[in-house]
Amino acid sequence: MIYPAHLEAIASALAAIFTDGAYADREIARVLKADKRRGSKDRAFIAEQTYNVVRNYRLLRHLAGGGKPKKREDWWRLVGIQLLLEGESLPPWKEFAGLNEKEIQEKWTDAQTTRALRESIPDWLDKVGATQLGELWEPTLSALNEQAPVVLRANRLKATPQEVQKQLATDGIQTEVISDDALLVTERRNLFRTKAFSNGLFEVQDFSSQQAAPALEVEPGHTVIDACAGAGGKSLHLAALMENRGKILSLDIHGWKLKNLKERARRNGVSNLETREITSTKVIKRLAGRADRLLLDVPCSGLGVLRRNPDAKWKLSQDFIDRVVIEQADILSRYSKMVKPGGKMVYATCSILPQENDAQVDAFLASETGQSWTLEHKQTFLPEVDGYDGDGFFVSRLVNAG
Ligand SMILES: C[S@@+](CC[C@H](N)C(=O)[O-])C[C@H]1O[C@@H](n2cnc3c(N)ncnc32)[C@H](O)[C@@H]1O
Repeated sequence: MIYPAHLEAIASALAAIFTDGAYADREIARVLKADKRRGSKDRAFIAEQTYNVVRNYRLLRHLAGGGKPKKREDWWRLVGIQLLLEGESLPPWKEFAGLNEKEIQEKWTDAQTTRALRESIPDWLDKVGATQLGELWEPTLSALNEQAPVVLRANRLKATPQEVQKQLATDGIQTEVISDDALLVTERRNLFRTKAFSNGLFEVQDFSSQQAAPALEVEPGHTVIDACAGAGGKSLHLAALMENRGKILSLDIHGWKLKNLKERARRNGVSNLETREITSTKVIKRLAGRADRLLLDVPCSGLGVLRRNPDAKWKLSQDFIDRVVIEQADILSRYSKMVKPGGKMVYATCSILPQENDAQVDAFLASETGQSWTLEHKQTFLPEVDGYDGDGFFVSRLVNAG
């Protein structure tokens, strides 16, 4: 059942995302918070339909006649078209008057022959993907338009995946254990309100992202630096792999993210982790030769996680990609000096572009700083290629001969 209040909430979120540049996840959280009386089904409908319109924005605009949505009614129409494409019948509301289902279906059929329109992506980005990924671009792009699965990582400091599964089941949340650490949520509910979450038994982390920490081959007792730690998804995983022994130093240029990490570390029962904000280049220089292991989970285009952040399609620019590529090369060159002779580093991104991945590693190895380094392992994860259902991700491990 569709209610006008749902459409009002979705239209308000869409206007903020596209007109004011708000982040989709935060905006959806805001509109859901504004009316707490809604049940879980209504909340899910609002969140899903907002994401669907963000994902299909270009296609929906084309089907609506092409103009840039400005008024409340324009957003309502886009949602209406999205619902029609999903096979829903529309209520006879004035906002939907004039939406001709047959005409829309015909236009949709025509649009199927143009990839960038069908997959709803800017032309420039479609070109970048096709140039860099060749024939893998099309299936990847199509998979990036799907809804992302929710995957959890059991916090091994506190629980096995089977124990997490059992606890979540008491809250009516069904999961499937899909690896030694990971669980797939098969029925969506609010995970953050569960006892298992507040007790630090699990973190929400995609299966691909769960491959970064193990790739670093940490051991209990190591000194490990997570240099782009953010809110620390991977620092927490490293702590679990190190059984809370040795030392993890989590760095980032944003202190507020590290604050968040500290809170998560407490919840996770992590006791071997320290955070430090990178306030100048000296912070890195002073750590020269200190680390047994270094994780560089660098800033990137985020093209591998478009399923989770579909608004990035409309916010990314060629200029941003060019700048982030320069930043990645700079981070590799300066931060790698923190690794001891004989130590290892993992360079990882949530991008699928070779320019940010293999090419960065190759350029580093060919550089003067890279002369003492060799590549031990690398892997690109592409969603839906060979049936893989994780996010797009890249992991490489390099060793420093010293
Ligand atoms: C891909 S995110 C890291 C995500 C995090 N590792 C996790 O697992 O949750 C990249 C992080 O790099 C940080 N960053 C950007 N430029 C940086 C720099 N020059 N040095 C260190 N961190 C940087 C960003 O603030 C961001 O938190």
